[in-house]
Amino acid sequence: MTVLTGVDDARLFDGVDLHTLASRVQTPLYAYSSSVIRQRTTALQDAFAGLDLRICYAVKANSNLAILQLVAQQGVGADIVSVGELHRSLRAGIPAERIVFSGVGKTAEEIRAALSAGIWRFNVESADELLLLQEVAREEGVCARAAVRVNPDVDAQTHAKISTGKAENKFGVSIDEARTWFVRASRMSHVQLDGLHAHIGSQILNLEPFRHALRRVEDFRQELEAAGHPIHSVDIGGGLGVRYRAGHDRPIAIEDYAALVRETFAAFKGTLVVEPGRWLVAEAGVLVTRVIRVKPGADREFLIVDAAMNDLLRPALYDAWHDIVPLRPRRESACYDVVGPVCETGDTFARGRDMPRCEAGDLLMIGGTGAYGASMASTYNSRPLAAEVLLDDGRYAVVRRRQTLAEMMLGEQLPQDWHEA
Ligand SMILES: Cc1ncc(COP(=O)(O)O)c(C=O)c1O
Ligand SMILES: N[C@@H](CCCC[NH3+])C(=O)O
Repeated sequence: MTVLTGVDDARLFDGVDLHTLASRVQTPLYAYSSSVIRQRTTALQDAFAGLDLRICYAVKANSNLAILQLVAQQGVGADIVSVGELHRSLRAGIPAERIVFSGVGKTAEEIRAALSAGIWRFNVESADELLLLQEVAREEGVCARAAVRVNPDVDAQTHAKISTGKAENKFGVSIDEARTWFVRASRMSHVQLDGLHAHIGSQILNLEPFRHALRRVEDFRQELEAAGHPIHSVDIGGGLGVRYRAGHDRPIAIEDYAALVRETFAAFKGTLVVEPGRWLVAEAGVLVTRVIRVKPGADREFLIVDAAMNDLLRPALYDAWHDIVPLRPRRESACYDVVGPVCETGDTFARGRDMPRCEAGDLLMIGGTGAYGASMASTYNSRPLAAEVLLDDGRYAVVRRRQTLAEMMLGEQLPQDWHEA
């Protein structure tokens, strides 16, 4: 099956002319295609048809309320990692009973908020958190449903900074430790520990790490059931990679991933959960930016654009590749370092990139930026957050207007009341 991607047509994106859009909404701006997100969600649902499967979208990938509403309309739930994501999800209409809560640093306040909202389950990542969950649930007079996040000690073969399933990573607990929890939890009055969870990393382009990790989880599940601990849900996390570089990256076909899951969990009768983030939204987004000027350097030319690392951090943080396509490409080509205006050498979207020659005022789109783009943005260098626009078959709606300077400084104040401490 062909999945839609964002960068196949340099001008029309979900039927919207990006030139027209950029003349109406100030650049830099993020544009998201509703059609791509809907199509990806349906593709995932189709691939798993017939299974008892819940899709819990990883809110961190793109937490704009409009994106959350869009996935909610397709019956998708949420994987959250903070009370902020809980509030966003509920506000966008994701029912609490479709929300799972992951993360190594949940506080008592966050657990309380999630319990009172009535979320479906907690993916617990340490023994200390398990005890805290029992304590807070007891105070609240409710029973918390929980899964243990196991760390299967598998190399996801992805960037070291986004690998989460090796023993040295902070996430989850070893299977040996998890085994002891089931004995302990059977004596807990306010926690029902009946699930397993694993998430081994992100932007995974090879099925083998999934094969190993899922096998370990399923073997463990069978062992637990044999020992008298029923397991009602197995959450296999997210991590499916996408195509950032046309003609280069080869993402796992969704059908192959689904076939692996079916085969591995053929004996499991409970609910499976997946937590895709990037796969649903990355290729549904582009960052539209305007060339400010072309600057000759000692041994290269710099294409200075109006987006920067504060808008899109991935290249600076992970040396990530994103395709960069001029909206009206010229015939001659050139080689550029594509950089933003921020005062850091790391504020570089591409180094030595061969692309059509550009001039000041040209518009470019940076592809694959629907995930971990706006959601990781900051106001570094006092640059207001970029606008976000949702597209749908020739129409557009601004779903986050560009931050004003006043909004950027909101909450700050000059010292008036000094307190002794
Ligand atoms: C627990 C958990 N689930 C799901 C995801 C989503 O990952 P991805 O965007 O790679 O699908 C993440 C982020 O890596 C995560 O930490
Ligand atoms: N933020 C990362 C991925 C980490 C996913 C969250 N665990 C990225 O931009 O690729």
